Amino acid sequence: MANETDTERQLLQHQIRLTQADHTLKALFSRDSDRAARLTFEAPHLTADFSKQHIDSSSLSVLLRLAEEKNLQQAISNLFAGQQVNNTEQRAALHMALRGHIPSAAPEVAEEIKRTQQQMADFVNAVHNGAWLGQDGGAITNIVNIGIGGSDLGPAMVTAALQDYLNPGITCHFVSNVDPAQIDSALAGLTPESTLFIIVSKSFGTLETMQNAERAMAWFKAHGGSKQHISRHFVAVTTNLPAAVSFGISEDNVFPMWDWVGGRYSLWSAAGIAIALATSWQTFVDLLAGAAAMDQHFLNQPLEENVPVIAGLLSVWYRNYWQAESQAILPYSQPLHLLPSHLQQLDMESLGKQVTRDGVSVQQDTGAIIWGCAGTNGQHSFHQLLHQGTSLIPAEFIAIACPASADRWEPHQHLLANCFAQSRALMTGKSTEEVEAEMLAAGASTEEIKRLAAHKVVPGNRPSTTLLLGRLTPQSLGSLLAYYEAKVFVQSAIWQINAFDQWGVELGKQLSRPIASRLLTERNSATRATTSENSATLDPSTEQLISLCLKTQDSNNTR
Ligand SMILES: O=P(O)(O)OC[C@H]1O[C@](O)(CO)[C@@H](O)[C@@H]1O
Repeated sequence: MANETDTERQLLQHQIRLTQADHTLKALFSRDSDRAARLTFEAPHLTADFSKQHIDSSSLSVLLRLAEEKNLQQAISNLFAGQQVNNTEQRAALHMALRGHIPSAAPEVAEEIKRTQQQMADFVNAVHNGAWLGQDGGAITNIVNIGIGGSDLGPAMVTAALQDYLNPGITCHFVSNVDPAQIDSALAGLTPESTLFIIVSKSFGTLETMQNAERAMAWFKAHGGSKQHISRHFVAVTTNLPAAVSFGISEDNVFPMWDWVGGRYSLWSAAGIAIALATSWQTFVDLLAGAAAMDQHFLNQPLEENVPVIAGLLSVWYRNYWQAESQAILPYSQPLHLLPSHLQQLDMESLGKQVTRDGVSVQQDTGAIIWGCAGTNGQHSFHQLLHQGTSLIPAEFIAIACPASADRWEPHQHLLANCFAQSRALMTGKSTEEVEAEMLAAGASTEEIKRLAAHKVVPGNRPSTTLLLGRLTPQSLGSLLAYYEAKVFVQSAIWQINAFDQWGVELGKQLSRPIASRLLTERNSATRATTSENSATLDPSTEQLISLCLKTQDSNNTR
């Protein structure tokens, strides 16, 4: 690292020390009987066990010194005070205001939030109690949420996670992909009279969402939905009221969003209305309350006991000092199976940056690749690489202590056992001696031991955090999600990057336009030849792909 500070140099040396034989995770545990308790911290609704991480008694203090050098505490205060932390777009990031923390720099948002939440509550209650009915006077039974990125991932993930809180009269579908296969299969079996579409788009200009909204509207009309009843079946969530109205949504059916809520932080706003419709208004309120409790912890807890701060610093520790390129998120909870996808956007769109807030090249690596899936499924696929692959991949396990109901107790114990066994296996591994002794005891021949022992050795000493929630409730889920938002912010503050913009996604959108226009306009070989002559801007590979697709479509009669 160029121009490193004393603290950064110390961290480099410290890392070298921790890679030595007497500093393995097993060795650290054997020397410190109090390690598990000492490195376990409480936050609202969750307990974080960092004891299986590559840290010793001095690591946290050096990491906290780094936090001090990078003014982390000040960055947190600025965020909560409502300062323009999103400097490239000249905006504050006020998603915490939606859960009750009104920033001193923007007291006016309190009133807007109150008004919008009242509008949301009235609407959700009306749909649930039958005051809002479909065109034939029957109840709304199906909700189709059309949105992408933050206008889909968060609401879809929370709705799946709160499966024990669902309103039995309503089924919620989420449509995001511009591939019509998704919306067509969501609409199969639905009827316009009982279906409500929510078009969620902060910009109301996102290609995928606009395409799907138009397809939904066409489906509605083609299947007996009447024009004068569109207002009972289409609502929107957006900052762009004129665009929603010109699409055909009644002004009264538009829920506001604001520039100060980033897409990936928007499930707490009206963008999350599908969550409340799928469950209840109270459930949504409880989700906000859980997040608010974590916000207070993040804002007020001293850094050395602050769970998202420690977690964020550990992510920096692995990314910059252990060269870990990725981090696995492993929820041992089927309802949380969409959490890794939500966190991919939250973390990678926020931290995938190559310049600092001032536009200068960063001096160290930034965001890691986030991936994972619900346990125990991952154990039967990619955990092999976690255990015996050649990369160091810090893992974050999420366990829920209590099953949703007593009749799930026995399988739930197996779920927990597998979760705890995985973090233990990653840490302890299995040495050559242990493998040989085990094989011998099982009656293996010397030749067999010689042939197989090396394959069975598991190196161990691989780090993980375990987050333990008492129950999966709206409150604990809210707290967990706010923990991840805060953890991302901590990393952005250390790397001095902007966690709230996403300029990198624009190029792909820009480049797809001329390609789409070619694919849409070259309807026959004759026009194709003419347009191709004017297509000097495309590279030969793209050119070839376009022409191969069009030819294949011609020969398959799919144009
Ligand atoms: O809500 P919108 O404006 O349709 O944007 C959807 C998503 O697109 C992105 O801008 C990225 O393309 C995300 O940040 C956002 O969540």
